[in-house]
Amino acid sequence: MSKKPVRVAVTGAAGQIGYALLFRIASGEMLGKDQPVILQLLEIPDEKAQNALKGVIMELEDCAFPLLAGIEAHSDPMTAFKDTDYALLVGARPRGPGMERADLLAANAQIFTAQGKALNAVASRNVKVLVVGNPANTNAYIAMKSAPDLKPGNFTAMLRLDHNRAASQIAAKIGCAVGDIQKLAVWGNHSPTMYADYRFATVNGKSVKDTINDQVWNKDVFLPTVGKRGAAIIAARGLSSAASAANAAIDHMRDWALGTNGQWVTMGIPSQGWYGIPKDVMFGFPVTCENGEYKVVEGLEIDAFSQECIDKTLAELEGEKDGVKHLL
Ligand SMILES: NC(=O)c1ccc[n+]([C@@H]2O[C@H](COP(=O)([O-])OP(=O)(O)OC[C@H]3O[C@@H](n4cnc5c(N)ncnc54)[C@H](O)[C@@H]3O)[C@@H](O)[C@H]2O)c1
Ligand SMILES: O=C(O)C[C@H](O)C(=O)O
Repeated sequence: MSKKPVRVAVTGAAGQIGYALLFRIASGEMLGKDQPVILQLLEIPDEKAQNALKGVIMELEDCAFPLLAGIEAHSDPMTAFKDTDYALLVGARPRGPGMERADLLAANAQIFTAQGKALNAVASRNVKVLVVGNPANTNAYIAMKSAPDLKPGNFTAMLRLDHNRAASQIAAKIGCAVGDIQKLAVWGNHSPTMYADYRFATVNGKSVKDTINDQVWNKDVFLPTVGKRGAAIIAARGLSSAASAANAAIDHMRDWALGTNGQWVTMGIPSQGWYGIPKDVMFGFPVTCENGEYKVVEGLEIDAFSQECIDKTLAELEGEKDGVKHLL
């Protein structure tokens, strides 16, 4: 018997990430090739954006995806999030050349108070929320705090693009396939302060750290390359990453919903005090997922260099949190 459709809300649906995301969700790449979906698409109440959304919907229809059980266009989060099981909050302003993601806080924060409140009012009580819009960690924190009747742990921020970027850089350095790398972690904020940590990673069962054996490369090449990759893409394309961001969103939601078979992935989640990170800080941690739940990989040793990196990214997040206190 075929499964009952689930409701997937996507905001910023006519934007560049939306365009790289919706067709993959509708084809079953996010929730499985046997899971029908109803797309609930939100765009701003502006004629141009709503027209663009209509065009995207026409294209979705023209794909004749067997798993696409319905498509709705919305301009109000209160209707877009009705009964939604999954919410991908993409809609927000992207940064341009010369900006840091934190510069977007003033422009984007209010979107996430309104959307958190709407999720609180009308979404499924088990809704799984992924915030992609930047600055993703703090926006996810704002949405979580604006939705007091939902489980805080169901609000997450996207660190998966950083995780995938780190895996790709390591694979290129070692000369192995990305799929051979396991047990990678990215701690903290989706910003240049993030700490991509390969001390526990393995390549075909061997230690990545021992194989690379180059702390100078780690500190002076690897970490800045991963941390500043978003800016490098903006400089090259004139636009921020879209297909790779959409791909990371698919990876994040798929792994959360369907499980990781014991493999580590990185998710931005509200801390429960793990590794000394204060409660509720939306922080990147290594997790495994099973039965629709994530579980932090605990008990990892944090050496002095790692602690310094973790403290730096935590301080940045605490600063962003302070900057939005008035909204909560
Ligand atoms: N976390 C990550 O790893 C990551 C990666 C890439 C991009 N991003 C961020 O994702 C966001 C979207 O990027 P993009 O390239 O798709 O931008 P874009 O400008 O192409 O599209 C954004 C869309 O969101 C819509 N929008 C704006 N406010 C909205 C609201 N309140 N409700 C619904 N829709 C709204 C806009 O009309 C637009 O169509 C940006 O903030 C960008 O910085 C995050
Ligand atoms: O860097 C940006 O502003 C976009 C995105 O967060 C990215 O990492 O590519």
